[in-house]
Amino acid sequence: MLRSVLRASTTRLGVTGSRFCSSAADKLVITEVDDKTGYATVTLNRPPVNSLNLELLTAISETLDDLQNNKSRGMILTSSSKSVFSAGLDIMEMYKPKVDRMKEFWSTLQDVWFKLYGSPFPTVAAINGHSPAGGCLLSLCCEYRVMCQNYTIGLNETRLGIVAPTWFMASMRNAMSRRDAEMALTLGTLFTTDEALKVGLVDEVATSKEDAIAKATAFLDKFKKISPQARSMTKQALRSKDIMELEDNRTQDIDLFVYAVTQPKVQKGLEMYLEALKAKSAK
Ligand SMILES: CCCCCCCCCC/C=C\CC(=O)SCCNC(=O)CCNC(=O)[C@H](O)C(C)(C)COP(=O)(O)OP(=O)(O)OC[C@H]1O[C@@H](n2cnc3c(N)ncnc32)[C@H](O)[C@@H]1OP(=O)(O)O
Repeated sequence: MLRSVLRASTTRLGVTGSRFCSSAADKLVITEVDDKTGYATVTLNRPPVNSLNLELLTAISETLDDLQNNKSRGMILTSSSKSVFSAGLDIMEMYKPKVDRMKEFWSTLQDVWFKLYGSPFPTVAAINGHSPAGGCLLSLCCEYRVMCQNYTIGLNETRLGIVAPTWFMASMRNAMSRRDAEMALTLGTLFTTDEALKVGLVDEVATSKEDAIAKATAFLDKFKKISPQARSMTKQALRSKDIMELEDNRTQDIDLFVYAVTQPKVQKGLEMYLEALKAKSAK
């Protein structure tokens, strides 16, 4: 039985919420812990498409701190939307940006990556909707991915005329073969659920969100008889090279992001992409 909100982090207004105080619907991230299993279901809740702006990333980062501090037994990451897991980075954070906010935005994305990719507790993404770019990255940080049918997933940055940072690439390479990752990254492929299963980008297909959560839970259950410490040390050792590479280059990575995104050509590309998205949603 799900116990209600353990901690619902930053509200949509960017104010830190407190335990059990306001309704879950107001929260950017909703965390529910199952009394019996101890697993936390973390639900992204920024309608309409869970695009990752600074406030949502901050809420995710705080949630991951809470789970770690509470010695979580496992986390299932999902979305409150009926058709989108996450639309990736909020393009408004990159279009005509203020440099200080942009630096904080990128640094918070790095924090989320460190905390999720390197988390001591086991993590599963229950991908109940489309998951392009940054949405795909969040799921790739998890150890296991269960995806509902008839959606798309991938790191499509090259299709936007931008280059995915090396730590995005490393996360993809960790999940599928180097060859398939190279093809997917250079082409900016958005895979259907079935295609993603074939290349190993997702591990299982689900028929509904409930089925995805059940399959995610079954994955977490596999670790019941494994020492949590041995498990987490093994995971972190396997991922440490990628983590150290970004740790050693955090500032340069932020500077490169700011430089790349503020290029007039990239700004023009983002403008056209935003216009196309708006025109599509107006139809
Ligand atoms: C060597 C190192 C160099 C370093 C350089 C660094 C460069 C940066 C690297 C990282 C960059 C990018 C990573 C990203 O994540 S960029 C974002 C990519 N995301 C996408 O391409 C997805 C775009 N969205 C969609 O395809 C669709 O919205 C959807 C997710 C399939 C859902 O479709 P839908 O029909 O359900 O919803 P839709 O009507 O399209 O959208 C509803 C409203 O939401 C707005 N919106 C959608 N996506 C975003 C977004 N990512 N950011 C901001 N806003 C978004 C959309 O415009 C609609 O708005 P409105 O209702 O018209 O106002």
